[in-house]
Amino acid sequence: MIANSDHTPESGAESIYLNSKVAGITQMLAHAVEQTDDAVMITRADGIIEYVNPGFERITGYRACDVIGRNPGFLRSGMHPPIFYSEIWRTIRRGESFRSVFTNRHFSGELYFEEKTISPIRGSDGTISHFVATGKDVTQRISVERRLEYLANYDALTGLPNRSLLHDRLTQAIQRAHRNGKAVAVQFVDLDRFKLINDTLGHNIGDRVLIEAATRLRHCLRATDTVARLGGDEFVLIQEDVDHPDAVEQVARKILDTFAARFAAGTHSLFVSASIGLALYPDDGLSPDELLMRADLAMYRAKEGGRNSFRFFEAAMDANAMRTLTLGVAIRGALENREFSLVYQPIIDTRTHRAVAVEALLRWHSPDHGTVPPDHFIPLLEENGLIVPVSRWALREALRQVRAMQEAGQPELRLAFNLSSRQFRDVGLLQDVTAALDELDFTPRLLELELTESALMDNPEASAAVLEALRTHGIRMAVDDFGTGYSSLAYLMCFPVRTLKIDRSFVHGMEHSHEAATIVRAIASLAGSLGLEVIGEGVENLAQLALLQELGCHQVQGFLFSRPLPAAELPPPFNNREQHQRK
Ligand SMILES: Nc1nc2c(ncn2[C@@H]2O[C@@H]3COP(=O)(O)O[C@H]4[C@@H](O)[C@H](n5cnc6c(=O)[nH]c(N)nc65)O[C@@H]4COP(=O)(O)O[C@H]3[C@H]2O)c(=O)[nH]1
Repeated sequence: MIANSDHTPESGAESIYLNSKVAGITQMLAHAVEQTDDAVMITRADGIIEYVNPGFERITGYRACDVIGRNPGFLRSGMHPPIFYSEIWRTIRRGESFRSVFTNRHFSGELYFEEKTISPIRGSDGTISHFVATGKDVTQRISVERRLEYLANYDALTGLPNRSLLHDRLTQAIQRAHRNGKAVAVQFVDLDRFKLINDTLGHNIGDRVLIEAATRLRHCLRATDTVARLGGDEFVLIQEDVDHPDAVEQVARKILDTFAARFAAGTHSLFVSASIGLALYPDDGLSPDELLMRADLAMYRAKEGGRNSFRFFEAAMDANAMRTLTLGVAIRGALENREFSLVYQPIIDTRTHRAVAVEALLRWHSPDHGTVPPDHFIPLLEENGLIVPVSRWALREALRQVRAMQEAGQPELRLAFNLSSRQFRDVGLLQDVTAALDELDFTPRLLELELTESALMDNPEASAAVLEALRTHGIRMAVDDFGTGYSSLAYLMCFPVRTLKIDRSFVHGMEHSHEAATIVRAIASLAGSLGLEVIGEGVENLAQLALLQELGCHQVQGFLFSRPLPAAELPPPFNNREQHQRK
């Protein structure tokens, strides 16, 4: 403590003692200021620099002799608005300290961040005579903070805003639209078959495609609009100031067009299309979550509709999604609760009038939702992965029941069993199937696994390998719904397939459409020359049956002969066409 000499009269010796003590403390303070790592700058009340310490020289790059007598304005970076500096002056002239992180310019020209406190110094008369500024270089800390902030808001791969920033931007866009009475469009963009690119060409190529996609999307919008990446191959565009849905449609078309050009990724040149779902504020939703969910739903419908297209959200999509959601929950316990069962539909050879096979078809009887059609619940099982255990159960059940039919007098009866694409990709498939055949003592050549064209074509090389492994075990393979996918017959020759099932849309179309009949004829004759068997699906009347026979298709299946029925209800011995037609 420095003693106050004004109030306490001291003796001469005491005064000398005190003076030398004060001198010592002053010297110590001077050393402290000189040696501290922090920058210290003392200015006069008018801002002119009177003193800077070595810490200041180190942090700013300026030498003391170059700055003393100057205004500290040379440190200004231009990054703070003028109001920032007027606020400093207002505060310190009031006699208070001002604290902030300053973005300053180093002597070298580079920017640095300084955490600085500026405090007034009062003279003995109480008026402000000087200001002292003490500061720390916090450039490293601020850079890390800024990087973290960037990462929290931007996608590291594409540099686009991420989900969290998208949410903020959409909230702001909605507020602005609410004020000015305009609409905001949310475009949910998902790349088609991106997973295939990643899986077959690797993540490096996948990443390049995403970066290129991000660049193309950015060019489809005005600079003020937002393009964000939600993750994976999902992007969202926010289009503001929308007067009419036409303007949204225009952007959606622009996106599809911009994706029409090939993507160059390393040595690969790829076609990548996109599916887009559109939702508008305020018509389709009032909150960001609602709009995103609905645009996402619309995007799914665009994908289902054949990809490379866009769809606007419609209210009916919500109802469907709601049902899918509740079904998705209900189906989780369905296997344990024994809610699945199998029905069988005979496949008849029109030349012998005998059933050569039965196709097993899965049924779900939900206590809450009634009987749910397979077209609705199979995709749910695929999505949640339950298709594998459910199918494992179904295959055993079907083998057991068909084995019983064989023993009851039809020893050569085949079982046709549907495989979903997810199961087809399951590494345990071969092991599962062969184990089930062994367990139930079922002749492998009497099992025919049915796969859709698209499941085969999703990954042709892997498909060929799996099919070959199944074939070496004697198991037959059939291509289901043939004609609806994009494979050519010639391509199918690469696969060890025994049977083609002509999709029922052709069988139904044949009667009235010359084109459908021509396609069926071509399939039947080409299949014949390749040694494949052909089955006509969905035969409902005698005219269709007659046409199929005329076109050379001799195996048929359809309501004309029998609807799919539980094993116990199949007409014994269902080996005679007349019998079925009487039913
Ligand atoms: N309009 C009409 N339809 C006929 C006629 N004859 C048969 N159908 C129906 O056509 C579908 C034939 O099965 P799919 O093409 O393999 O198509 C099946 C198959 O892809 C899938 N599915 C059914 N069971 C299973 C299964 O156990 N596993 C897998 N992965 N998929 C299954 O669900 C699809 C639909 O099955 P379902 O609803 O049982 O529908 C069956 C059958 O009931 C007819 O004359 N007219």
